[in-house]
Amino acid sequence: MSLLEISDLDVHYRRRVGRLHALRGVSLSLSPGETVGVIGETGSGKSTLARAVLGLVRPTSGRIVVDGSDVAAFNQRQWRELRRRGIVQYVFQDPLKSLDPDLTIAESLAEPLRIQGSADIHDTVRKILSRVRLDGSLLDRLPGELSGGQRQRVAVARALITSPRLVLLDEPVSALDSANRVQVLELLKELRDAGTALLFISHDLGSVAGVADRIAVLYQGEVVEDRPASSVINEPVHPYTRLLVSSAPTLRSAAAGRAARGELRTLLNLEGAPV
Ligand SMILES: Nc1ncnc2c1ncn2[C@@H]1O[C@H](COP(=O)(O)OP(=O)(O)OP(=O)(O)O)[C@@H](O)[C@H]1O
Repeated sequence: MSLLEISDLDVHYRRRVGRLHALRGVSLSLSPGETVGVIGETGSGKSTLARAVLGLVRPTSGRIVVDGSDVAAFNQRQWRELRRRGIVQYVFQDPLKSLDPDLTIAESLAEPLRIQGSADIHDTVRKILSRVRLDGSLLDRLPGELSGGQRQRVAVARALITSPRLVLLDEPVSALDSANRVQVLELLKELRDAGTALLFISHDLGSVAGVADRIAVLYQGEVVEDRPASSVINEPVHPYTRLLVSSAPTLRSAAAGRAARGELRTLLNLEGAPV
């Protein structure tokens, strides 16, 4: 059975004038222990998808089944209960949004354990800290007293501390410098190898490519490809995916030349837009 099954999901946002159709008929599934990357350009609906799975945006239609429960129409109480069970955890791009600025790192890490009523909080906090390779001396500090890379590792530690079966990552390395990015990506690979299912959302194909088993490509609110990562990278089908692959310098095996990129940009109406 799938751990996450998204079927025919539509999300509209109400605007001052009219509505915006942010997701159109999105279907995506994730098996236990699987890592699925979702990539797409800015505005393609990536964060909307993450927010819908976390119950922060209400879908217009469609189903989101998490571990057997259809959560699309859950009320606040049902969401609180699902979070308390710790099946799904999340890490956002900005760790300051996942961490309470007024709680020390020790308090932030202990909080989910306390909600679950676990024993051995002190021991579990110490263990998780060493798993994300952070020093115990950071425990008494506030998030604002850590570097960006340290903060993101604390956010990953907090997401993992209840041993969730699914972790949703929305641009987890985008705000990090390259050294910290590599370290956090290594950490995500370790999680994947330890059997945690990851939904890894990013605009950067290069970051996702080394971690994901499968890659889904979102383009203007629709999933235009959903295949094994190696096949998306080596045989991209949709013009947007071909443009992404040809623009990622470390994925040159399937790269198109400059002329082909020009053609793809014209096809996608992206003249002048950075990719
Ligand atoms: N609260 C909102 N109200 C109205 N429109 C919104 C809202 N949130 C997002 N949108 C719009 O929905 C579309 C999808 O936004 P979303 O944030 O999901 O894209 P994204 O792929 O995550 O982009 P980025 O990579 O820039 O974060 C965009 O056109 C955006 O302007």
